[in-house]
Amino acid sequence: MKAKVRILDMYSGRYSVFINEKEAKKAKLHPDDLVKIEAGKKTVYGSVVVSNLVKEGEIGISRDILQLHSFSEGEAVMVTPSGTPESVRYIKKKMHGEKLRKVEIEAIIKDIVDRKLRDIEISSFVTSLEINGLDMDEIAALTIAMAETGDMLDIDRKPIMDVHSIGGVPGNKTNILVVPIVAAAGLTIPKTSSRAITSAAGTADVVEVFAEVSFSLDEIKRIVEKIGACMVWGGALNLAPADDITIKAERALSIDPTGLMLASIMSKKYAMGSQYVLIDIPTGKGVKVETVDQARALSRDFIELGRRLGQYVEVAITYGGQPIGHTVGPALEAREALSALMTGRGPGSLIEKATGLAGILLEMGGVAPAGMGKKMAREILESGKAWDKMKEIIEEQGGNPDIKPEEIPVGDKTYTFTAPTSGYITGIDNRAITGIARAAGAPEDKGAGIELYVKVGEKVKEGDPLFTIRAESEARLDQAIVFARRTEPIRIEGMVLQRIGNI
Ligand SMILES: O=P(O)(O)OC[C@H]1O[C@H](OP(=O)(O)O)[C@H](O)[C@@H]1O
Ligand SMILES: Nc1ccnc(=O)[nH]1
Repeated sequence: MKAKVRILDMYSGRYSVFINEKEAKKAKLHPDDLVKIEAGKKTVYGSVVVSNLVKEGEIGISRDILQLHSFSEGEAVMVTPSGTPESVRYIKKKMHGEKLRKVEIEAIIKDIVDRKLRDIEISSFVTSLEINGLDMDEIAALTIAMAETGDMLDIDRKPIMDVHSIGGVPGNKTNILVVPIVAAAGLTIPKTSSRAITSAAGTADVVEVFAEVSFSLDEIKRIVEKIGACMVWGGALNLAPADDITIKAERALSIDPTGLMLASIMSKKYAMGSQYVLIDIPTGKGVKVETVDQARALSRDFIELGRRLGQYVEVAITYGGQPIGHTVGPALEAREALSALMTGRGPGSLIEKATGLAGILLEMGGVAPAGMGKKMAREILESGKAWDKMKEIIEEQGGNPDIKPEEIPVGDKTYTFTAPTSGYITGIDNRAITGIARAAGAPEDKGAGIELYVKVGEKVKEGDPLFTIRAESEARLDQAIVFARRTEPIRIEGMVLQRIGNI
């Protein structure tokens, strides 16, 4: 059918195409059917919404479509039903545990990016990867397909460094310190991050508290060529565009299938032209990788994938057995990261991890002699040079470089849990901490999260505060309190853990 475009002032989180009820009946179109919209050389796919918000002879399109495609009000288009894409068959193949060929993986990714596959099929793909996995040939094909369906950045500076965590550990604001330390040493580091996947705050969610994170590739090129660094959200760019779409399905299920995680991270690094990449694998109970053996196996996969992409990759296996630092949630983490950069001091876990990772990058980039990177990273942090660089990043990304960390607004609805007995902290449950912070509204409510007053090994007295939940609404606070009561986020025991009798 022929129709005129009406732009509807709404975002639906998908490509929605509104069709008048009578017209839908005539054309035999039903809600959620896939349709093709064509205008000259332009072709876009979307899902039908039957609605009398639009008149006969019109199709309404949501603003989501306009982010990547240009349509104008009143533009004449042709709308036709579109059948099930061939790639659905390949998704089923993976469901049955078969290996996918390169062309099949390319077809799936192209259809994800072209919106021919809808949320329902994409979540089946993600689930099939969680269950049946991918081998290295499939991962390499997936990575390249994800990168090549988007734009590539070409920065006129060498060498290009990068750092990326596989995530999973609560409170991981580490890379917000690592990037300015490395850039302050004169290296180039165009850092892209995703939003939260399984955690309560991804690095992009945290940086967004004090600076913009959505930029075009041209803007990023300008920023990085000027100051040597950026900290932006990968999903805002047309950079590995399938990544942000699959992440949506992962986030809903709180899963991050290993093969897809490798491709998600490395496709962004490949598209940014990174040559020296450091991957952080937090390892411990309740995170994505629980044992050092598993972390070693995953490290080999990252290094091999990097080799196939022409990148030099090193991996740091880091301690992920409890949260990093004392805060979880976007605004609280922003405060902690900025204050550590500003003063050169902060929680031991955060400073230790950040200077350790930055030190490896300084050595990889050839600006620190072998074995001296961490010391140099610490000096850069303590001398205030990292903070100066951070201020440049904030300024270039449209934030206020004179920001005072303690003035960043945080949720004012609070509840503090106290120690029910005296003893030692023998465990902090990562999953419970993330669950509480998410129940409190993180990452969407920036001020929601947790302030932790204790870490594993510390001694507490009955009645000492253990952690405070912060939320932006009473309803969310109540949900978080209920969640916290159902779990055991912090375990306290005496020094004798168990007595085994001799019987
Ligand atoms: O912890 P979850 O939410 O699973 O993983 C997502 C986080 O991990 C990565 O961290 P970074 O950007 O290297 O700091 C991503 O970019 C994102 O911030
Ligand atoms: N799956 C992912 C994990 C961490 N970071 C990413 O960008 N992607």
